[in-house]
Amino acid sequence: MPSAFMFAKQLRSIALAWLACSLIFGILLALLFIQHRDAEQLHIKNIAEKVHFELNSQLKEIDAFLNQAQSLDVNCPPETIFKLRQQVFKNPAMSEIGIVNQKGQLTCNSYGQLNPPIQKTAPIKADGLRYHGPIISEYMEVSAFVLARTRRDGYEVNVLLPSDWLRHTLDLEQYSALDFIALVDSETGVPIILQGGYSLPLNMPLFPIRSSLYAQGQFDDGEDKFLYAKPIASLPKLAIVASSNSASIFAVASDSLTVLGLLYVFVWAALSFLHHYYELRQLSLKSQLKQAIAKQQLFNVYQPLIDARTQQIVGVEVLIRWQHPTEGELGPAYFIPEAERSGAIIEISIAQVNTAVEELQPLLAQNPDFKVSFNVNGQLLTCNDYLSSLYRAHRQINALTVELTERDVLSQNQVKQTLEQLVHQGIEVAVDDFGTGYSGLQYLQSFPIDLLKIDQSFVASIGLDNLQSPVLNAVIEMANKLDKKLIAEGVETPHQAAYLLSKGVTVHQGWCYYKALRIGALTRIAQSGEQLCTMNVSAA
Ligand SMILES: Nc1nc2c(ncn2[C@@H]2O[C@@H]3COP(=O)(O)O[C@H]4[C@@H](O)[C@H](n5cnc6c(=O)[nH]c(N)nc65)O[C@@H]4COP(=O)(O)O[C@H]3[C@H]2O)c(=O)[nH]1
Repeated sequence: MPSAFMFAKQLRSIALAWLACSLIFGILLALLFIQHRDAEQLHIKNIAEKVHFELNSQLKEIDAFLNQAQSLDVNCPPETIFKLRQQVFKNPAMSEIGIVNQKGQLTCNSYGQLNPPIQKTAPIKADGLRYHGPIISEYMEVSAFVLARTRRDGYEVNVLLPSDWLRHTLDLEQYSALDFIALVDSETGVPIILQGGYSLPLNMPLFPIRSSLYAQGQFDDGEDKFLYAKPIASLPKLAIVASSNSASIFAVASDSLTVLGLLYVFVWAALSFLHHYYELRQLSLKSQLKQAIAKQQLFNVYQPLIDARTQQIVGVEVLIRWQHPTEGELGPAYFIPEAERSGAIIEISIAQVNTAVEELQPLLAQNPDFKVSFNVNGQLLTCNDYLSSLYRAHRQINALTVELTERDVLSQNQVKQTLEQLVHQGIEVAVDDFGTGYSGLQYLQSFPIDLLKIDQSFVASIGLDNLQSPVLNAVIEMANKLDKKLIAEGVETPHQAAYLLSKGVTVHQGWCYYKALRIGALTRIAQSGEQLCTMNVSAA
């Protein structure tokens, strides 16, 4: 094979392996990013849920007190002041508790009765917990939020929550890895407590937030972000909003990316090594085969062809074996493909023909019509040296046959001419493994073919109910119509032998009779006339 062609072939297989490798890793990478994106989004959601849980439990406690405050004496007797103080003492979130009358006057708080009262806005006539703020508490002089409920009698009881306490409790600073996390007004989106740079999705109105929601896309700071928002269950007027930008997904994945990159290099190196190893193995088989030829480790075996009517050996198919120095006896499947690829098949086949002539001499002398069949292919039929060896052999072997498959028959135009020459010289042409090719059958009429060897698979179908069984009868019928001789290959049972004989196929080859034999065994058997495949023709 020319080296430029070999190089191009290698390059193509390397490119294909690289493409396959890249495709697999591309898919893995995409999966990794999807997994990281989902993990990152879950992470943001979990943080927001945690903050929500902490704030909600505090607010629930305050709301429980405000609900109980329905029964407080609003005239601010000492018992009321005591209860308010007790509550402030118990709950550090509450810095002050106040009672506002229907006119909006703060008349009483946890510090005592206010005289004169301080004017505030009149209580809203609405159910439920509400908040407003931040305000500056007149007593504490600190920024605070007001949580309030209006009682059935129109009085409002409220609690002051210092902004610092809220900030400290929520401790949003610990989530500085997020783009931002904020406690916001659910209606307006105005942040009340914020950690990070607050930004909102473009073209995606979020507010008012009524239930938990996700948003993804471009934000007003120009970044691509993911956002999760959830209103506080006990005070839906407030919501927790958390967000991270997509760059963090890459940051999270960088470790895995390194691992994946290393894996890619490793797999690629392994593929290259395997490729290299395969090439080396091919090379070594090639050089081993060269040595085998030089050291004459290749030898012929002969599988008898039997006339099933007389049980006589009427000829042989010549097959090849390799007596490998370490592997033992090897069949043709192990080395014939490589011999064909490297061109060594020509040298091997010429030696095979010469050896067969020499070894079969005694049998040919006893029976000049003894058939001898060689396997050939398109390559051999275009080689003059091989053809010359066949013509030389034909001087000793009257009934010489070449077997080639349908594929080889049709491989090159030149083959047809060569076959015509062979037939002209009196050499018989057989189609091997007949029936397994996919070409049409017209070539049987246009090519000089004398003999069809029915493939083993059809013989094996005898007596079985499978797709190939009807084909056998069709093949036999067609061969008779076209006036072609038939040999059945792979006859393994007396039943198959009897059936074939009943269909008029008289020449058999197969393990029911003999396996391929070394020359010594063949000569012995040919003389003793052993019968192995005992038939009962009526069984057919
Ligand atoms: N299961 C089963 N198998 C049976 C039976 N009877 C015969 N066989 C096997 O079937 C194959 C028949 O040879 P093929 O069809 O020409 O097929 C041959 C032929 O295409 C190729 N080959 C063998 N020797 C040579 C050679 O010297 N030169 C070339 N070019 N090819 C060869 O290798 C193929 C395989 O040869 P082998 O391994 O020797 O295998 C042989 C033979 O051992 C049977 O009853 N049952």
